[in-house]
Amino acid sequence: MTTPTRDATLATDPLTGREPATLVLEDGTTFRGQSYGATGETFGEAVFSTGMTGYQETLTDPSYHRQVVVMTAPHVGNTGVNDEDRESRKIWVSGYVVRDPALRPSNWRATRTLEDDLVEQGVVGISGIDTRALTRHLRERGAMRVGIFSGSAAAATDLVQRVQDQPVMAGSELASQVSTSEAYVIPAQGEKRFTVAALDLGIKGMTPHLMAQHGIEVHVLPADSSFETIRAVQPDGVFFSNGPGDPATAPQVEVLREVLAAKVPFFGICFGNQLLGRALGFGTYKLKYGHRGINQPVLDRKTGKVEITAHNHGFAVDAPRDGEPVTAPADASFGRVRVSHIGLNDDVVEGLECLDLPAFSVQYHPEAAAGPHDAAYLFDRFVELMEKN
Ligand SMILES: NC(=O)CC[C@H](N)C(=O)O
Repeated sequence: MTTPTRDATLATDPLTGREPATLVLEDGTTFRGQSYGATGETFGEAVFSTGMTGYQETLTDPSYHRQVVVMTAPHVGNTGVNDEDRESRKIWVSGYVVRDPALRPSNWRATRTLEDDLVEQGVVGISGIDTRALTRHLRERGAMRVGIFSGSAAAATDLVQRVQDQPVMAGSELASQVSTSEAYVIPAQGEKRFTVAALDLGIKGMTPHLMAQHGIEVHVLPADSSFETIRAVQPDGVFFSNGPGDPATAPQVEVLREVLAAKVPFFGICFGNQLLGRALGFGTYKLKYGHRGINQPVLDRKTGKVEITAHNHGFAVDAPRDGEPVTAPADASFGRVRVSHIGLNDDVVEGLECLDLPAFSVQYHPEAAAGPHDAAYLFDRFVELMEKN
């Protein structure tokens, strides 16, 4: 196997004083750049994000747990970091790959630099590599395991082997590692209209915030909550969040079947969409390199409208894509279901709608953090579903 080496700069960068760092893919491909963020070593699944903005929201999205994110945007860190645009309490990516970090961020909201946070939270990154070449490689070969090595860690001679020794994403159960350990409540803003039990599989902060704006009191529950725990909240609706890992390993599918059987209105986002798919009896599969970015076109079959949406998923639901209703393969008593939303870049299932139960879900991110707000109507649909019930 050839092991091309690109951007070979083994010396400390004279302008920034950064030490050399090495990125090694599991197929042996190696990129050399400079240390960015914490120094040391890290591993994960290499994935690329095409968002030109929103790095803070990306880094703090718990769905990126165990993934090393490659940014195709060439400049990263230009607007620094603030405390408002975080989606959770910390950075979740296991590594960060950028072309050209901002030397001096400039934004009135910034309280510190992005690299300050990466260093403080021990997130190992690499800069100065051709992130577009790396992205093309991942598009051709598919997402794969990667390691980043800097400082004394870069001196080891068995780097490829150490990357190949890491666990793969397929088959990984990770939601329990990022979920809250204690339940908590986000109060409704203004008049309280509904109570929702939201299962935290890696929830982003903007999601309960938007629900609260719709008059919903949100009870955020740990990922291992039982149907009895959910029912104890006396919810008008149940929500399953986004989250990391392979949906095929998620034990929450059984809980969701109980929710569906009880006919409680249900809304799921991303991982929540994959779990609705599995609860209804469809399979899920790993995409070659996934969708990550904030400009993905999706068709809503209900209205015929195309919306531009934020995505972060590596798996997808395997259901009939023509939009024709089929009986839920898992259980005929769940009635008919159809693919309600479809990705226009590659025809991937982006939403499901039950026709005989009050349940629907989308594979993308209507909470729009970061991303366009085209899909905000889905929170209104959830409210309508609870109103009708
Ligand atoms: N953002 C998410 O919820 C991601 C779901 C799942 N872990 C995937 O990669 O497809």
